[in-house]
Amino acid sequence: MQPFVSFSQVGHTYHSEKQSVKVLDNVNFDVSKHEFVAIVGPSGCGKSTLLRVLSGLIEPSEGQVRVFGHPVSGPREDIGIVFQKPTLLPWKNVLDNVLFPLKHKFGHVSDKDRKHAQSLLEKVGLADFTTSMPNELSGGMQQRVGIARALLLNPDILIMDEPFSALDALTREEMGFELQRIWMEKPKTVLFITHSISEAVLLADKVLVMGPRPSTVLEEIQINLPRPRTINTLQEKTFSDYTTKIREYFYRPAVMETTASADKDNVAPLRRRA
Ligand SMILES: Nc1ncnc2c1ncn2[C@@H]1O[C@H](COP(=O)(O)OP(=O)(O)OP(=O)(O)O)[C@@H](O)[C@H]1O
Repeated sequence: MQPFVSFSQVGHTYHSEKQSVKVLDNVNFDVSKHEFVAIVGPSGCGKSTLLRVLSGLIEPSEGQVRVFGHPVSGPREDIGIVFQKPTLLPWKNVLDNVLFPLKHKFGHVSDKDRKHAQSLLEKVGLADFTTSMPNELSGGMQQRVGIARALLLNPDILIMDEPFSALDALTREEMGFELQRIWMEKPKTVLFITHSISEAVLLADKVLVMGPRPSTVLEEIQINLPRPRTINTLQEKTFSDYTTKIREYFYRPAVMETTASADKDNVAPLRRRA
């Protein structure tokens, strides 16, 4: 079957007056329709660049990205993006923030659009907050608004760039399960960047492990855990086998042995298995 998204020998170099930085090198991977793919890698390795290339915001220096067989040649409208911070308009209420992309695109919104936005807010658990202002919401609630807004135009692909990293640990975990529920109700093709290895394994069908800059995909790991994954999944041996396997890419063996109880969930800055 034809892949929904395919990266073929993609490389990218940023050029500035002072220097050129090669960020991506020979990146190859495929994503199936409705697959949930998590991307982990050291800070600054080029994960966001990868997703900017997919969304057509930048053209890769080498290679090609295809969505359902068609080369990406400019900004795509069928992609919804959720960033680390939801950047809501502070003077608009929750419903109007969700409707903003539509208003911006067509200049007006219909009653049907309003109903659709309301149903998305229900889906993300904000049915009672449609008239609230952003400053009346917690960080997790604001990010839920960001997710509803990204889903408004019913995109085929949802790009999520560290969407939960600004949240506290408990809210972050809760939002992960919420995202899984939303995705299972109405599957989308998701590319999800995270620095949390357990978040990646908990949510994804496939984890792409990226190396240091110039970055390439070191391994694609299929996550064969039944859904829905729950809090109990985190205790399963198969789950920890996956997280250990991924962690080994970023920590030397001695570090693996001495960090049994330390905060070892986040991808280490620029280390890789020797
Ligand atoms: N517009 C740009 N011009 C020049 N260099 C850039 C530009 N955008 C990113 N870079 C550089 O490219 C590299 C990769 O950046 P990118 O944001 O893709 O990495 P990342 O893996 O998403 O990082 P992080 O995990 O820290 O968010 C970094 O060294 C960054 O400084």
